[in-house]
Amino acid sequence: MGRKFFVGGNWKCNGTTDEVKKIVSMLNEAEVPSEDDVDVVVSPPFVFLPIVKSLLRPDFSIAAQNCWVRKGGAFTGEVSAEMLVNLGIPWVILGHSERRRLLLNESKEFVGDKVAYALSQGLKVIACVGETLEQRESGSTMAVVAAQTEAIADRVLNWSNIVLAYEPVWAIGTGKVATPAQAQEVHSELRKWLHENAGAEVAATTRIVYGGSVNGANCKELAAKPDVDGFLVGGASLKPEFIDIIKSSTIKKSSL
Ligand SMILES: O=C(CO)COP(=O)(O)O
Repeated sequence: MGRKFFVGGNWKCNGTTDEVKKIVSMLNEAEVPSEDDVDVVVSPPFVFLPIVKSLLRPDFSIAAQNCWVRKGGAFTGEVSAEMLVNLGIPWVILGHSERRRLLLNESKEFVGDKVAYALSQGLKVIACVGETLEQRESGSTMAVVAAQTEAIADRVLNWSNIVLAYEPVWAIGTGKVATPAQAQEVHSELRKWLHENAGAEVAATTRIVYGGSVNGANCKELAAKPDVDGFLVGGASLKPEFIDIIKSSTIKKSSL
């Protein structure tokens, strides 16, 4: 059986209540392929999770953008995995490069701990990996993404609730998308890494999605690549073209 296409919309730190309602209406009115063929998961900021949950169509799902590394308690400003479960939020994005680097210096070990804890609480995880431009130019792309993936693999045995998101840092929010060949190369290397380090079954079934300046115009060519199992979309997930990105899942079906 093929891997089900996955399209995540990471809204990052954007939106007002009115804007969020408008995006949800746009999503609710859209005609998209059936949930048997594509998982659609939108990720609003924490404060909008309840309203999005109450308004969003039932065939789309919701992710938080982060959660605390362990059980909640005296950690001002954090939100725990237990709280997300309590709210009925099934997914969480962990290890996004904006948190690894720009904001909080989250280390790969810390991200690995978060992934393991969130899974243990019953959440599904979109785990992000990716290299900086400097790392790509020095030829260490694979070493970097393998080390980030290893920090997860060291702590997790069951990969069935993980989607791996390859997001090259240089492509995020820059308009500089990886070419389909560049994305395919890293995805296929990651799958090989999973094969060698987590087993054939994990490699064959784990979805590896691409993120970084995906839009309505470039999604089809990327989706056509055999190891690109979907997308994690930032800026374009706030716009109507997100629907076109969801529809790019049909390319996969026709190429099966
Ligand atoms: O970071 C991303 C998704 O998590 C990608 O962001 P952009 O699509 O805005 O480049």
